[in-house]
Amino acid sequence: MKVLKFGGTSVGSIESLRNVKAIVESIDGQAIVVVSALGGLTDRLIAAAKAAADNNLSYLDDVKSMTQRHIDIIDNVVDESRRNEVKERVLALLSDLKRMYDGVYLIRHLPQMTLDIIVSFGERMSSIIVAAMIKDATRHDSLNFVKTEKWYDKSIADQKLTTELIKREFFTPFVKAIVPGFISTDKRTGDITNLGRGGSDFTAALIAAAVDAEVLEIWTDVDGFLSADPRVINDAVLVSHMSFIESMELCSYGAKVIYPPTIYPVFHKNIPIKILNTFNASAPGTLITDSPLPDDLPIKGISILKETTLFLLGGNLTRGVKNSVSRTFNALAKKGVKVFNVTRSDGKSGLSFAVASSDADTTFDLICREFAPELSDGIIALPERIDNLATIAVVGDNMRANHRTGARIRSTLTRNGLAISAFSEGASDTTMLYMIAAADANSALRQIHTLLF
Ligand SMILES: Nc1ncnc2c1ncn2[C@@H]1O[C@H](COP(=O)(O)OP(=O)(O)O)[C@@H](O)[C@H]1O
Ligand SMILES: N[C@@H](CC(=O)OP(=O)(O)O)C(=O)O
Repeated sequence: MKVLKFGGTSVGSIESLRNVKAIVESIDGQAIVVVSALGGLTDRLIAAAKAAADNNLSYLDDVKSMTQRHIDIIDNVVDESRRNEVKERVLALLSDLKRMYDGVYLIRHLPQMTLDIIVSFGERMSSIIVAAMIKDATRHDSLNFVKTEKWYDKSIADQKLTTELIKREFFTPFVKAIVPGFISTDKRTGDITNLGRGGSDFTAALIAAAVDAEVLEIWTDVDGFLSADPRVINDAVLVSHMSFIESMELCSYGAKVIYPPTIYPVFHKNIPIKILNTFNASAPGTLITDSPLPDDLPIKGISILKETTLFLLGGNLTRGVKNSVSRTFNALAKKGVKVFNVTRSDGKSGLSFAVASSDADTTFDLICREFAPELSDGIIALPERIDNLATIAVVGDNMRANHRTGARIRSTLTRNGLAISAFSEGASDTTMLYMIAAADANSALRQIHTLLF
């Protein structure tokens, strides 16, 4: 059985929804179809919630235009015989949504729990429409079987429980099962939660792994995984095949093709992933599997993690403080801060590592708290941080065999006047990293892409 996921761009318009219908109805027999909210809707739901919390009545116009968009779509894609029933269900949800916004407006406060409910409306509505549009389809509500648990201040999937519940849900016969992506409920409280922005891919992967799908198909608006972000590189090339590890690295370092946690569950079950284009369904797309193919490209792609911060903790720490490395990383791990591009020396920079800029303030505070005694005794100085960096990742299996590539990349960047703040070559066999000023990131990406593709 196939599991298919259609992203927001695929369910965002009348034309794209007609393509979705044709693709799903052309499948012989059973399939599970995970859908995102209509393209751009999740951003809109969040922006309107923030406006309401800021005591701005513009959220009322947002609700009006969201309503109009859904009604237009229903009028054009749902068969007349079901149109009124579907409209009623979607309008009932939109009326609940408006009441939530009214509440936020009145109390001028937007708790996370309320925002989580608000963003869930996108997938709840789109899945109702898609289920009504497709022949022999039934809607299966992921709020009942995708469960999360608390991990520090985040909600993360409880994969074991979710797998059991998915197996139970899809044990009873169905033909085409339509599932809202992204949304979930807390396993303890039952409160609505979600799997994080872009999380519909993850919903689909959890289902694919639980039902032992033959393939996980991610349907989007490009012909497959490209050598770089096509919005920056207009001659990016299609990569017909890559490994799970390569795709994981590219996505973890910013390629917005698959939500990074998606790959683990299917990787462990060795279920292939295909990236396909809803607007060009006959194109072969990108196949992601375990092992390399003979005509694979040596380098699969280049991605950018914008907004990264480099920390330099100084040689006094590594030279003079016992267990400084484990204390640093334990302190960060306890708050779920992920680090990358780590180096350690007894020289001036001591321990250096990068984090996403959204974690930079937390990182600074945690380090200061962890080493408060040493800081107050003057044994070490405050951590140095370099903000406004971007991290460029160049990815391909067997990267170590490609050792000349790194030298060529660095010489291209420096020849063109771009300073590299930190880099890593050879530490990973899959990925080389270059940290440079965020303002130079797109230019660096273009230069590296021209060099390698
Ligand atoms: N290396 C890449 N290959 C293909 N697409 C990429 C890459 N990097 C970034 N993208 C962008 O990712 C977009 C698809 O992601 P997204 O907009 O989240 O789609 P969806 O709505 O299907 O979830 C593409 O339209 C493309 O602009
Ligand atoms: N709608 C959610 C979940 C999602 O996965 O969307 P998309 O498939 O359009 O990236 C979001 O915007 O984050």
